Amino acid sequence: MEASDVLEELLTVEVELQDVQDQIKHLLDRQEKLYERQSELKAILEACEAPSGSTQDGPSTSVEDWSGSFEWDALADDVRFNIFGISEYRANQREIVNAVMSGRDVLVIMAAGGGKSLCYQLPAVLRDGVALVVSPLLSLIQDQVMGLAALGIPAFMLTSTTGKEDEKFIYRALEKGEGELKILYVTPEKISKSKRFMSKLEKCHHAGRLSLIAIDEAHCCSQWGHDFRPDYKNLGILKTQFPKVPVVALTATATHKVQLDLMEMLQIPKCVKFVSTVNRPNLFYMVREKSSVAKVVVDEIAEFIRESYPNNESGIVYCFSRRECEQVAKELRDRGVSADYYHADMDVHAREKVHMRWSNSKLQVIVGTVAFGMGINKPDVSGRAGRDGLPSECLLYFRAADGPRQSSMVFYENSGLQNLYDIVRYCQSKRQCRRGAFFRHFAEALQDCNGMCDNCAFSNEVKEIDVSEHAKLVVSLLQEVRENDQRLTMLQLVDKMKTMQKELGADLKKEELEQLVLNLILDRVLKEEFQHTAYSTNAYVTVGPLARQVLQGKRAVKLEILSKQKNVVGNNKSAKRSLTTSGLEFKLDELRKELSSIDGGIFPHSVLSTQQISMISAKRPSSLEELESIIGKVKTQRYGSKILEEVEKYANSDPQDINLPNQNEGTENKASKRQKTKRATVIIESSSDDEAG
Ligand SMILES: Nc1ncnc2c1ncn2[C@@H]1O[C@H](COP(=O)(O)OP(=O)(O)OP(=O)(O)O)[C@@H](O)[C@H]1O
Ligand SMILES: [Mg+2]
Repeated sequence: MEASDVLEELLTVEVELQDVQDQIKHLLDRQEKLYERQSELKAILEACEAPSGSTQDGPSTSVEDWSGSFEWDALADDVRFNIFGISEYRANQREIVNAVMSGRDVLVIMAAGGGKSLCYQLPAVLRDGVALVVSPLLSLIQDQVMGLAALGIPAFMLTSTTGKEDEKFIYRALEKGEGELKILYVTPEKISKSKRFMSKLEKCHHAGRLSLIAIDEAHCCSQWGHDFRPDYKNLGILKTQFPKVPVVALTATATHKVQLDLMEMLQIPKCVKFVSTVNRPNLFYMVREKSSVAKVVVDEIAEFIRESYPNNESGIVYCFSRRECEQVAKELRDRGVSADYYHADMDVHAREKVHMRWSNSKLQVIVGTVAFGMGINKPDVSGRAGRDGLPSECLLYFRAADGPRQSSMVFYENSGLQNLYDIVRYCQSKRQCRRGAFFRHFAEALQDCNGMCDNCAFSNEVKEIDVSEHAKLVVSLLQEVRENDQRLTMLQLVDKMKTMQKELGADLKKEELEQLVLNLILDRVLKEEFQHTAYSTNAYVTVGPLARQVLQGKRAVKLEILSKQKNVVGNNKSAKRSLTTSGLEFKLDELRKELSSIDGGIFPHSVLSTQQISMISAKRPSSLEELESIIGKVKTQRYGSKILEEVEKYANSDPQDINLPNQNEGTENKASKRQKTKRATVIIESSSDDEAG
């Protein structure tokens, strides 16, 4: 054998070895994913076999029945209805209240707007003493405390904004049991940083007056969650210090891994776990392709808001960066939409002002970063849309070039890239049910979408084109770049491809090339690499573990291109409809705004919820007793006579006289229809280059 032959064979062997190693790595990754999925599926199976509220961990496997009767039933019903004004429990609420009342630690996983607050607020009112609630955000705490105050429940908060007088009152209440204090909200820093507070709490506990501890947004404990907060990590101390006080941890989003993690962090291994579905059937999900021209995007958003929400219905536009929030808010205003921005750079008062104007429906749209939303209770939208259970729309604007901007922000987080690539797949998909992606992510059994996403509501005509040759070109270009010790960002790569693809004779548009590169990253043919500079982190694209398969022609690469979108026959759930309100509902809406501004500027929805307005207008009560059977004692005492007056005035009026914002819809008997037609919206529009938060 000649040396040159040996060398040649050696090279081939090395290339093949590299290939095998890549495949092994791929298989190991796959194995790890399958293990993870296996454990998730086992957990689901367990949950399917045991009724909800079973003990999930620890030696005892006896199934407890939390829906039976308990000694506090009558009192609980009375407080729920007459103080909270809630006529029926939603799924799992009753069981959770019973478990907390029985003194158990409880973990509650319930979708946004599902009604987690009642699960600790009701036991807090029922049990003797003070309930401690830990919540991550000031705006959220303010919202909750105001809502409770409107119900006449003595709730206070101890945060950086609490004045000296209030602080004194709270400390006296904790230490000596003086004054009326039922629910105390604190931020997690109070627990981890304020020795003074902890010593007062200790005294409160010692006197037997600490009734329960609620940890809201509990996923913040876990590094695997999407919103880890370091101060939440220390909350385990609460269980160590007060082992007999029931802890109730609540969150809307927790994968199985996050659940296990937060049970460990909070030291509640034997908690009773209640998992409700992540499905929010009233939300309609859509993804739209985002133009590369910023002005066009804002034009589209403004048009969407004006057309779909002509009656000033509330909404949120989420943006990626703070600077962008300000820009988009301004540009929306220029286009006649009442909008303002909200982000973490603003001082507390400015933020509170915007939040209040929006909550009082004086402002239609908040343009915010993710700093806005979590848990804020504006029933018709907030946090995520449609908390009142009425139809709402969630629209996401996406273009492939957004990928690297996002990835350079999240790559250092646990599962950051994996989660990002999942959502990118969600955006890229032109045929798969959008809901299905949520069920898969949270390892939940699939449920019917009922045509409530764009891909289910419209039949997309998708053209599939073979771009294997383009893919080969991308891979060999990147190999060459790597051999020369250089790097390319996605945009640079796409620019180069634009000229190089001419030799293939098949011209892809810039957006299509971006989509191709992103797909190749998702499919591990390419991968992203990150490099820090003094000012930022840059994302580069380089060859990934499966690149060779593409080069060798073992892997065909296809690109899906949307050619036409049409309504599925017979399914027009998503068709444009406008708000319909019966005349009386409109009048009652006006009344609640008026009453709320008289009543110390509380929120209109704290006076009457939209659901209560619908019920009043359907039932037309004519006496205080009748009204009380709809909205409970407290609200009837406070506002009953005014409400009855309005109902009576309306009954005696000529329907023509009532001036509705939406003239052609302003007829009677729409109360029930309204349930189906009222919508609010959340729009997500991401791009730009500075950081979020
Ligand atoms: N049983 C019920 N019947 C009618 N309305 C309810 C019921 N329970 C709660 N609500 C209302 O639903 C809305 C959302 O409740 P809540 O703020 O507790 O949601 P959440 O589960 O904490 O959501 P998030 O995860 O966004 O914080 C509130 O307006 C609340 O008054
Ligand atoms: Mg909440």
